[in-house]
Amino acid sequence: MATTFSSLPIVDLSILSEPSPPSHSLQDLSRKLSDVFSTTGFAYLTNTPLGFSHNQVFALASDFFRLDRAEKLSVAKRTFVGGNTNDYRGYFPTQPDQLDNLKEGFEIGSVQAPRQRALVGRHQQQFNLTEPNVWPDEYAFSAGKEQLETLHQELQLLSTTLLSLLAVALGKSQDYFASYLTDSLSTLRLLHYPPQPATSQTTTATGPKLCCTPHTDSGLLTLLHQDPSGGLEVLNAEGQWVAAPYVPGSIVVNIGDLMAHVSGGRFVATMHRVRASTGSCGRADGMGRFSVPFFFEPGEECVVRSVDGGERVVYGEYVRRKMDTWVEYQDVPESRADAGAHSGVVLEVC
Ligand SMILES: O=C(O)CCC(=O)C(=O)O
Ligand SMILES: [Fe+2]
Repeated sequence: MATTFSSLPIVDLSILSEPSPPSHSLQDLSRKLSDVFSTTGFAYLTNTPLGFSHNQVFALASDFFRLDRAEKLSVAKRTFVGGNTNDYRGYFPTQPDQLDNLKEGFEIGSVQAPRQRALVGRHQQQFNLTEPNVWPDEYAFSAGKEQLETLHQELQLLSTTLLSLLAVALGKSQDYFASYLTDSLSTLRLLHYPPQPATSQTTTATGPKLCCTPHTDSGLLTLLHQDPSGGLEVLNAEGQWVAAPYVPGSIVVNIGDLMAHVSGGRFVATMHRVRASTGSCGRADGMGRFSVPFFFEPGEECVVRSVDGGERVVYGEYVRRKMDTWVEYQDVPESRADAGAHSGVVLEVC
């Protein structure tokens, strides 16, 4: 569990932009990351070696979510539009009955879809984790496609560097986790939380109104771009929700369940949630809130094991087990197959 904290630490990554960073500086960074991941499990990263500014990232999100509903539904997951063929990549619409998880999203994997492996049994009928990305009509979204793929690549590279620093912190060689990333299934997700009406209550009997319910992330690391709207909160050891507002120029990083396992429990996957923005809170353009998490994940066939040894877990099986509990990925009954976006499927996407 995370320790007691009242704000998130900041980790400066400027050293990573130097052509040949001195090894003692990399060791310092490795120790710093290890410290924050074993206490808060969450941090702000500043001076990241990314080619995209925040404005550019959120322009991509805005361009996507402003597309016509029909255009977005043309790339919706099959759960939502029965005639589509994509299950794992693509768009998911807001679910009006999911009041604490009111969000729409669009997900892509790496530019080159990982090699497909033969699917067996029940999964053959279900979802293919290595399916290629789907894109709205090229004309409507051509520049966006290229830029999102580049952003995915850059975030994969940065996450890989962080992972090698963590390997060293765990007493392993810096390339210890290299094999994990063969055919990596990392996902870049654009998220849009529409504004809630000004009249809607900011708190309920059970706490504040949320647009993303408390959860831990399931992969290795998450790198999150959040816009200045605020709302992200992180749970400390005393059970207090600590606000993690936007720090200009930063991205947020956090440990996922898998990395907590791999680290033998040294690093913590910390619970987090997002408060809903109501009325004039949220983006100045009235769109509510955008965020862009990048979920850094191993390949489907990667055998994941704690650095202390113990149980071996095949990543693809781990993900499928998780997905079996996400209603978004349950079998679509015949009667609902053509019902489209208002099928009433309960969506659990955090
Ligand atoms: O929107 C955010 O700030 C957080 C989103 C998140 O935690 C997630 O998608 O796992
Ligand atoms: Fe999350």
